[in-house]
Amino acid sequence: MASPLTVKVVRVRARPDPLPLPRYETELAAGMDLRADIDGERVLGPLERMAVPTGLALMLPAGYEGQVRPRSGLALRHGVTLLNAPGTVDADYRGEVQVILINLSNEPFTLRRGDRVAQLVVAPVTSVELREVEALDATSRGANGFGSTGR
Ligand SMILES: O=c1ccn([C@H]2C[C@H](O)[C@@H](COP(=O)(O)OP(=O)(O)OP(=O)(O)O)O2)c(=O)[nH]1
Repeated sequence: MASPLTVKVVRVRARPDPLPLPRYETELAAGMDLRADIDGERVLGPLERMAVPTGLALMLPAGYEGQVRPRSGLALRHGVTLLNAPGTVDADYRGEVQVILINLSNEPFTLRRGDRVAQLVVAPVTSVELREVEALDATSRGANGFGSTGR
């Protein structure tokens, strides 16, 4: 396997009890879990949303993005997911990575310090340049979409 890409990371606030850095939990895992860097605990009521701090800022290499994705277990067990999934972390972003959690269940959900709330997948980005033209090449689909093939 190719050697992993190095991504610099800083902790944005000093803590007496720092959380472990995200890591791949299995050999071929695509995502590293992000933890809630909150004090104590916080209850998210039904349909309540919150930007959960991770305590981390990243320096992704040019040509890559960070995708902040939901964790399936949290979604299935508690109805808690990400409102903006997948969140996009730009390579030039130097602020704290945050996780926009929403509780879609009808029960309150208690979030505790260090809980794994999302996963970060680092992926290559294709950069394009838009060129305005008069017309586009024809295709058999044309402008049909939104379920057109099922009709
Ligand atoms: O789930 C997310 C999504 C984004 N971000 C950070 C990194 C990203 O680079 C920045 C901006 O995100 P985005 O482009 O999605 O937000 P926007 O609302 O379009 O804001 P901006 O105008 O700053 O681009 O916020 C996160 O920490 N978590």
